[in-house]
Formats: sequence, C-alpha cells, structure tokens
Amino acid sequence: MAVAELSSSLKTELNFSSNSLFHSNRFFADHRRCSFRPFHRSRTSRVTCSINQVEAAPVAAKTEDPKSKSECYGVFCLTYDLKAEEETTSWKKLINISVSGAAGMISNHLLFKLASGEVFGPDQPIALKLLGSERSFQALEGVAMELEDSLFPLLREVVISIDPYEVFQDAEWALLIGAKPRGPGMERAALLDINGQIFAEQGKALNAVASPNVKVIIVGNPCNTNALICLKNAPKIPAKNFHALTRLDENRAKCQLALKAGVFYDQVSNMTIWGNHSTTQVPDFLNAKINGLPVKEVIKDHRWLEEEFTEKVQKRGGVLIEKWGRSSAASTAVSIVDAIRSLITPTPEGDWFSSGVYTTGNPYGIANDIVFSMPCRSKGDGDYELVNDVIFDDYLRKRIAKTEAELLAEKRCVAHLTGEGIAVCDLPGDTMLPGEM
Ligand SMILES: NC(=O)c1ccc[n+]([C@@H]2O[C@H](COP(=O)([O-])OP(=O)(O)OC[C@H]3O[C@@H](n4cnc5c(N)ncnc54)[C@H](O)[C@@H]3O)[C@@H](O)[C@H]2O)c1
Repeated sequence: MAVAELSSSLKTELNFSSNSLFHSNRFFADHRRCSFRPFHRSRTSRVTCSINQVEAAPVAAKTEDPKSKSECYGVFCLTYDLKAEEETTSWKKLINISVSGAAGMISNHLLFKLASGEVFGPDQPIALKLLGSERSFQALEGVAMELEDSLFPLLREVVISIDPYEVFQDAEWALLIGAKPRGPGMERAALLDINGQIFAEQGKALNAVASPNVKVIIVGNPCNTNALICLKNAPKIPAKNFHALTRLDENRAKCQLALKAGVFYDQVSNMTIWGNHSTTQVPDFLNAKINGLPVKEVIKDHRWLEEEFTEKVQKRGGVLIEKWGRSSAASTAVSIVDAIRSLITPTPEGDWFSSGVYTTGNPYGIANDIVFSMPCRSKGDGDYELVNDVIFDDYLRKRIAKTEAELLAEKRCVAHLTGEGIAVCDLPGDTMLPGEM
C-alpha cells in the first residue's frame, strides 16, 4: 500500500474510532435516561450491538439518516427520544443474560423464549449477550437480525461477540450451550478434553467479569464434567451456583411414566434423575409419584420400570437423533426454561426438580467434588436446597454407584483442567451417545 493510501486509511480508521466513541458516549447518556443503547461496531473482530426497544407508549422517533452512521445496524440506528417521565416505571431492573453457542440449534429456540418474557416474566427487561465461535460469527449476526425483527419490548440490549470476557460482563445468568459436537469415531476422552478447555476458559472469564452471584447452567456436553471444570476455574463464584442440565432427562422420564400409566404428564411429580447426563443416568421411579401415589403402586409392571423405562429414558436422545438426523433442540430449550423457572419460582409443596449440582456434604452418600444430578427444591430466589426425604433400595443404589463411578472417572480424565494434576483417563466403557448424551 502506498504511503499516501496508508495515511489516508489510518485517518479513516482514526475518524471511525473517534466517531464511534462519540456516538457511544452520547448514546450512553441516552441509555441512562431511556434504558437503551444503540448498535456499535468496534474495529476488532468483535461486534457489539444493542437493540433499542421502546415502551408501547407512542413516542416520536428521532431518526438520523441511517446511511450517515456507518457503524450502526438497522433498527439500532434509530434513537428514540423518550422523555424521562415516559420511562416504564413498572418494569424491574434490567438483567444481563449471557448465552454461549448462541448461533446453535438450541439457542435458536431459547433466545426467543427469553426475549418474549415467558421465562423471567412480562415486567422483566433483559439484555442478551451472545457468545459465538469464530466460525459461527456470521450466523450470530443473523440471530441478532431475527431478534431485531421480532420487536420484543422487553429486549433492551443485544451484544454479539466471540470474546467470553465481553459477553460475560456483569452476567446474572450464564447459559453455556456452545460446545463442539462429538465427531464420528471421536473418543470420549478427546471430547472431554476439547470441550473441557472451552469450559475452563469460560469459567475464568465468568470469574473475572460476571456478577459475583451469577447463576450458571451448563448444557454443552458432557455437561456434568464441563460444569465441574467451569466451577473449578471460577473460584470467586459459589460452586452452588453451577448447574448441569438434566432437566430434559427429567421431562423425558415424566413423559414415559405418564404414557405407561395412561395419565397426562402433569400428574407425574417428584421425578429425580440421578447422576450423569449420559446413558448411565438413573431415572428414579422409586421416589417418583403419579397422582400423588408412588409410581410402583400405579404401574404394577415392575419389570417394565426396571428395564424398559430406564433404558428408554437413557437412550431417548439417541433415538431422537436417528429420527431427526440431529439432536433435540426445541425440547432442550424448553427444559432450559424449566430449569431457570425452577430456580426463580418456589417449588410446589412436596415436589422437587432435578439438576446436576456440585456435591459437597450431600445427604445421599454420593462422592464429594463432582457434579451430580440430584433432587432439589427452591424458594424461588435463584438458590436451591437438596431434598432429604428420598428413599433408596438396592436397585437404585447399584445404579447410582455406576453413574457415580463414571463421573469420578471423567473427573480424573480432566484433572489437567481443574487444577488437580495430571489427567488419567480410565473411562468405564463408552456409555455416551454420539451427538447427544
Ligand atoms: N444437557 C442436555 O440436556 C443437552 C441436550 C441436547 C444437547 N446438548 C448439548 O448442547 C450442545 C449444543 O447443542 P446444539 O444442538 O445447540 O449444537 P449446535 O452445533 O447447533 O450449536 C453449537 C454452537 O456452539 C458454537 N460453539 C462452539 N464452540 C464454542 C465456543 N467455544 N464458544 C461459543 N460458541 C461455541 C458452535 O459454533 C455452534 O454454533 C451440544 O454439546 C449438545 O450435545 C445438551
């Protein structure tokens, strides 16, 4: 490049930079008054944009010529001149929700549920901070465009980036979905390592920039061990705040019991998934209830419960992949919504829900220092407590021991990512399903 060209290019860059800064500051002032920020494209590989949404009240939209603002994007170029008194006073304080793997299939369902208000409520404005991989960045822009076109009043801000430190800034919820799929012939140990590294990095980023009480739901597989890696790399965040998603398994188990008993699935309660989100998981029919009665009193076919039911739930994901040609996305998104709702609304009296949580001093005698799915209850404050009144029999104990052994082996296999020394991979058999566990 000729010197003259170079200097002109640099000038343009500098102009762009100071221009962006100017817009940023100006709009930030607007943000404080009106609770929104405009799109801003930085010169790095990251793009940050913020959706401007306004309350339903008709307000004059002050538009500048979109073409004159090269850094803004579609609707983000509009600056709505809301008067302070027109602010929606009934809305709660905005919450920051970070989602990784935001251009993936699960997120494609989940983000629209979050933005619509069906998860956090119709008076809860949200900011969505979306993390993608370098490869999926363009698709992430497509996601932002679709969110933009959906005109969700509660969606106040959208950030898209490939930098977890940017996306997790002040996150109050982190929904970690992005992970590499298990390729054909890939060893489980290799998957644990590849995805473990992603979750180690994201744990560090959460530790550095997220809200200290951020609630983290790990969906990307193998989710229990990814959750363990993530929490070990985020020592400032309480280990109790990390969850591995086993709610889809709980939902699947409820559905199978309802089908067998000939009742609608809302009659099935107290369903625990014990252990790993893998084919060693234990759907607990001993403690589950149908119409308030123990399952074994309603379904007399105990052979079906022990053999067919358990295997059906364990392998449901694999069967679905065979039918669909891809892993479950919509029902997974629904189960993430269920998992969040279970933490922000009080658990109905006598019932519980399943979540993969950190084992420390649990009442069931399960090994400490792993992430294990167990029965939980919540007061609706984002926290949970373990349920005490569950019973065990030999069948249940034997099955639980198997899934526990698998998780302990997975833990040894990722010791290099949890700061616990040299990894030793002695995984017991290949129990996970390809593509989904
Ligand atoms: N726990 C469960 O119940 C459950 C159920 C279904 C699927 N899953 C798992 O969820 C994960 C995502 O499933 P999907 O169907 O949405 O997959 P997908 O392949 O459609 O999407 C994953 C996205 O994550 C992105 N990604 C990869 N690495 C990333 C990183 N380091 N940071 C940010 N983004 C990254 C990819 O580019 C892709 O866009 C998979 O690991 C899958 O096995 C878990």
